[in-house]
Amino acid sequence: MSRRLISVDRVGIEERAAALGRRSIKHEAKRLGIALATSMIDLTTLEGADTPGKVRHLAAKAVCPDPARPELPSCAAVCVYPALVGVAAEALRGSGVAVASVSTGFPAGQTSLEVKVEETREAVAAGADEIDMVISRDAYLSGDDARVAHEIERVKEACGPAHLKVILETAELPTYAHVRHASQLAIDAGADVIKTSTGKAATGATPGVVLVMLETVRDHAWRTGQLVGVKAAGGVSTTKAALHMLVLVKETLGDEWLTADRFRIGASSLLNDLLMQYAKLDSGHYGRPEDFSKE
Ligand SMILES: O=C[C@H](O)COP(=O)(O)O
Repeated sequence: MSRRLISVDRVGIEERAAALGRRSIKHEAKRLGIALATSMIDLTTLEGADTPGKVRHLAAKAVCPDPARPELPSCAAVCVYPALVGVAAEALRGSGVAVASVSTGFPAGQTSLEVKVEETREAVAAGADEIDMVISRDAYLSGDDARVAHEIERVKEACGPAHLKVILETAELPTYAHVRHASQLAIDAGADVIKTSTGKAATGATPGVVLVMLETVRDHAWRTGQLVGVKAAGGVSTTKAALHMLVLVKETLGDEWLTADRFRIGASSLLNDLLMQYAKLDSGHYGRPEDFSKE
């Protein structure tokens, strides 16, 4: 099947994305940036060793990231495997923090469509407010866009009221032109949010990939008026990297995109660094890492 790709200037994208990361953000702007990034986190645990206890601990942390600093907002969501959705939903009930479940045979997506649909239905029935599905990279890489789109449409139906994030796993896409094309394919098939990565591949939310996805969402909004969110996930583990993401969003889509409804950061280990950097703004020195409980 032939596919028309819009070319993307790799050097131009990477230079612009890197330049936007060189801004120095200090004092009050840093304090605000850290609070904003905290509010956008999908606090994530996706390990075979995850237990109900770990998920409850994570949920408590997402609701109140640092009891010593109550001015810091809650995270946007807790993201878990489907089997732990019920535990997360119970722990987060009434908190305003959403429950996100990965689905569709995460992270590889190598199960049948019927299993993907059923897994999604079960996660929503157990209390998931948001579903993070992976695209079938085998279909995408063999040029079968129709199958990729059909799967997204079926999973979207199975979501019912839950929001659908579509993970492109950009590390497995050959070029930025494919990232742009797959982003548009996901949007056209019904994604509420397009997401970079599973966190399980060699690379995750690189600044270049995030910039290409933000530009796709921006151009789609200009063309159609439809607002689609972006989730940068995978490898975002430092305050510097998170603030870089926020600058990319601000410069590409404007201040109105700087909300958890439109931009998320999926991360398993970012929150502790944000809390340490936030504390340092008051004390002038870093706290001991052991003072910040592990996520
Ligand atoms: O969806 C979120 C990712 O799985 C988190 O990736 P990370 O462990 O690199 O932060």
